[in-house]
Amino acid sequence: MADETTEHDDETALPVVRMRRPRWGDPGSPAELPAAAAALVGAGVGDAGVADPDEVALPAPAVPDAARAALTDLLGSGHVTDDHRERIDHTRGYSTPDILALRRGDGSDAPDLVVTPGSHDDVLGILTICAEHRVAVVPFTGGTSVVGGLAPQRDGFAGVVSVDMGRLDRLVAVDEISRTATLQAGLRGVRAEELLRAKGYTLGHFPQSYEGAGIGGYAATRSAGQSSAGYGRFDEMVEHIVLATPRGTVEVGTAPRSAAGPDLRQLLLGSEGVFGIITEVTVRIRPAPTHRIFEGWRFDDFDSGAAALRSLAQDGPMPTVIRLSDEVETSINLADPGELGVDAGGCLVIVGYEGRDDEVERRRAAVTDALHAAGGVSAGTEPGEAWRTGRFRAPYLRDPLLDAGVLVETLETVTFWSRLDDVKAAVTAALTDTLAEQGTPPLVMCHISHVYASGASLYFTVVCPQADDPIAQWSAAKSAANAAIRRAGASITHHHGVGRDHRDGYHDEIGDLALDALRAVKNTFDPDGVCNPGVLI
Ligand SMILES: Cc1cc2nc3c(=O)[nH]c(=O)nc-3n(C[C@H](O)[C@H](O)[C@H](O)COP(=O)(O)OP(=O)(O)OC[C@H]3O[C@@H](n4cnc5c(N)ncnc54)[C@H](O)[C@@H]3O)c2cc1C
Repeated sequence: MADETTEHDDETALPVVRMRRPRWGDPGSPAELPAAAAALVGAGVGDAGVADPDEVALPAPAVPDAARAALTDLLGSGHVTDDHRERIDHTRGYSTPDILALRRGDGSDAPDLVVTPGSHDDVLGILTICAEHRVAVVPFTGGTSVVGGLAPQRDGFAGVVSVDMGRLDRLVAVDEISRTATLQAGLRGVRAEELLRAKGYTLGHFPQSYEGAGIGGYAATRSAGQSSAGYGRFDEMVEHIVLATPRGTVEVGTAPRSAAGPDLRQLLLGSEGVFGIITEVTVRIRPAPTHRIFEGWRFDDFDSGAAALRSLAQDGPMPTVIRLSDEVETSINLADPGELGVDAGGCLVIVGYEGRDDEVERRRAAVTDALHAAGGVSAGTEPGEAWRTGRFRAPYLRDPLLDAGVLVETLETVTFWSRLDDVKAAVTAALTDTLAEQGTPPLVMCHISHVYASGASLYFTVVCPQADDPIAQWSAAKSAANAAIRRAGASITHHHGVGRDHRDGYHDEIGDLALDALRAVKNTFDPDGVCNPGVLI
């Protein structure tokens, strides 16, 4: 069934919601555990209590009076707060350990103040004041970090200020001739898409955290959206960046490509707030799709499915979305949370096409031929449409699973095609062994959702009963997985970023000399070291 896109059936047309920690998503639309999922995971195994966020004890706000007064002078009293709920809602991110910590009442990483700048100059002023008073600065766009990127090191600092970019939420300009848009960094992803669609364009960036994350966060973490096959990763879309640092403004990206020295955009993309705060980016945009269709394909096993994806990535043509679930993930049927556990056999591939009517059908016909030739069997549009319409609801399931005493967390990596099997096996074994040793044997699922000519990402979802201390339980499994990733020669992250959680793995990956170079850059932009200390480097 071909699907002409309309506002009604477009799952990307979501309202901007204010998430309330520790729960994910629209507070007005919480998820219940589907019966199929409850049966599958043996829900009811525990009754993990949740601390009332309003009752979580927070450390007394520590920012020096002079710094607070200067911030208030700069921004106005309405934009500088130590309100309890604001501090809670800016505490850490949305990894499972982050959520578990808050659920058990640990507010130790809460910022002392939350400030909301209204302009690039405000951001410069905040950085100057914080550098002068040695206050750590944590940039905050959507707050969906899953790698500890919002929990800076406190030691050695007079306090921690969370800089919420939410007021910087304008579509500044659209250049229809160059097909670019200039967006302020605080724009949430859903709002950016709404503003662009009103002008007939799309950004085409739909991470699974789309309901929460925003432009500054995408750029600062090198995010990858589910349509990366068609639209590219976010870092591939960025043409121009404006960065506020404690020493002034840096602007990079004079033209789409240039031979004027190293491409400094690449230095700022993925910098995770340690060089300063991104206030504006100019990105490539595409005409909004007029036609789209999502469908499922079955392959006998993961290897034959991966070979099919590789052949498309290397020789084309490419759909807009392509993902392959392994046998375990396919048997659990994550593509359709309402039908979890309905075993379909083999490995499921989801392919999606978006674009102009004629162009979509042409690409679809060519991909269909290629998938048939690679041994795939069409499963029709039903699995594809189920995945498409349910894709942003899937993260809502984590809260009821945690409520039911189930531990659920994800991790990801990327490697070359020739190493993919070894990396997948090594990470699966590390997770399985570590959790089984703790008496909580897991279900480890894996999928490929981002492909390149030379390699692909691997995304793991782990589900098991919670132990008495689920944070320590997961920490052991995650350390083992990180070590396995590095031993197998893969990257510590494909798109979640480094934060604090992947810092050691990242250092191992780039080596001491490259790390020194990054530190030298930080020292140039941020000589007092106040920008997101402890993150990345
Ligand atoms: C359920 C779920 C699903 C996810 N799915 C995906 C996915 O599909 N693809 C993907 O790539 N990621 C995914 N993530 C991870 C996360 O959403 C991404 O890293 C996202 O890019 C973060 O954006 P944000 O606006 O929430 O950033 P934040 O969490 O606010 O910040 C992330 C990091 O960047 C820094 N930062 C934020 N804003 C700025 C700025 N303006 N200037 C400088 N530094 C800044 C922060 O200090 C922090 O270190 C997922 C997370 C969750 C919880």
